[in-house]
Amino acid sequence: MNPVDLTRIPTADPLRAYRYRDGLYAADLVTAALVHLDFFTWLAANPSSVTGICTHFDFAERPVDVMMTLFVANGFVRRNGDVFHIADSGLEYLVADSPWSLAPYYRSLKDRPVTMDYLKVLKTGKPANWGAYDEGFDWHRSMEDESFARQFTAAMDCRGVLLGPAMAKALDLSRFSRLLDIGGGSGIYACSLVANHPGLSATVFDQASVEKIARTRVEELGFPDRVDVRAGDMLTQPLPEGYDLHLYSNVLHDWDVPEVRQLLAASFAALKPGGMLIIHDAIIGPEKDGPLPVAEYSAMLMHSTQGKCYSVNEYEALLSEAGFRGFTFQTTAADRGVMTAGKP
Ligand SMILES: C[S@@+](CC[C@H](N)C(=O)[O-])C[C@H]1O[C@@H](n2cnc3c(N)ncnc32)[C@H](O)[C@@H]1O
Repeated sequence: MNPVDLTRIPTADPLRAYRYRDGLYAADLVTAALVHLDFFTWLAANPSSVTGICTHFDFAERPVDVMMTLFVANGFVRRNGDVFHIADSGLEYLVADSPWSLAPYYRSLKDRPVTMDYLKVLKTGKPANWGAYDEGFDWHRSMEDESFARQFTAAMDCRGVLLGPAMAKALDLSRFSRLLDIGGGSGIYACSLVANHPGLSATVFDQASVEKIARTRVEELGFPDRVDVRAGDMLTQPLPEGYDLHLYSNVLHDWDVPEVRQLLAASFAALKPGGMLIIHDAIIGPEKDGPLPVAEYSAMLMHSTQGKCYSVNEYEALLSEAGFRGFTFQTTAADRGVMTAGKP
């Protein structure tokens, strides 16, 4: 990997390059709904809530929630309270009996593998490849394998070289001294934070398959004296104590609500009083109507993990429930943002 100065932000706009990658699966979700389900024709006649949609199609809640956020963000559908109604562009371009319907145009794409996956994910609520161990592992099982972990961690690391410093520069951490970076991957975010905040040292906490990869990368980045690496399982072991700062960067979005609840409760228990929790992620706005690039990325996470991009309000509710108080949110770079919450 390349040497890099984590106090520097590149000068060119990253959005086009990041958005192709993050939004890659969204068109497959639209195709699945439009061509395989004739969903928009049904919704035009049956304005419905997430629960109503799940009942009618026998779908699971998490993927339907992600799908509807994507359709609202695109302006195909509008949300009125809990109920979704077809909007003008949905009515004119996506409903079967409209003279401008594009369903036949999308039909030639209907057998794309990811389009077909979405039909399964909507039904089961499980990520694609869940349980299909003869064809390939789901993402969490795959991460236990060291060579997959190496490849995946390198992918997370390269986007973090921009996102980590952007997050670090957005935060005032002068009150804090010890950071636990939970599910910290290569350590790029822990290193970015210590590079920009001289009073901070950090521990990268991740599963055993990632430990060696993180140690090598932390050395390469030049922070072995201020960032150590510790292997452990955040879901089956208590989190290590003695830290006044916790970071979940792109971690909670991999999990469904019960695991997010569990992780936030574990953080609340382990953080020092007066400590702070940081969530760095792609975060949906409070009205769940965008930003569109985040709704598109959420479609990818819904396909491949047990999670999604949560909204600011969903995070605030979960953080409150765990005992956290005093929330902040700000955008950082490339459609990402950072939330903080205090432990009283
Ligand atoms: C999407 S990656 C994010 C990595 C890094 N924080 C980032 O922002 O790029 C999720 C990380 O969570 C780690 N992880 C998943 N399950 C875990 C567990 N049970 N205990 C500890 N780490 C876990 C993975 O190994 C992976 O490094």
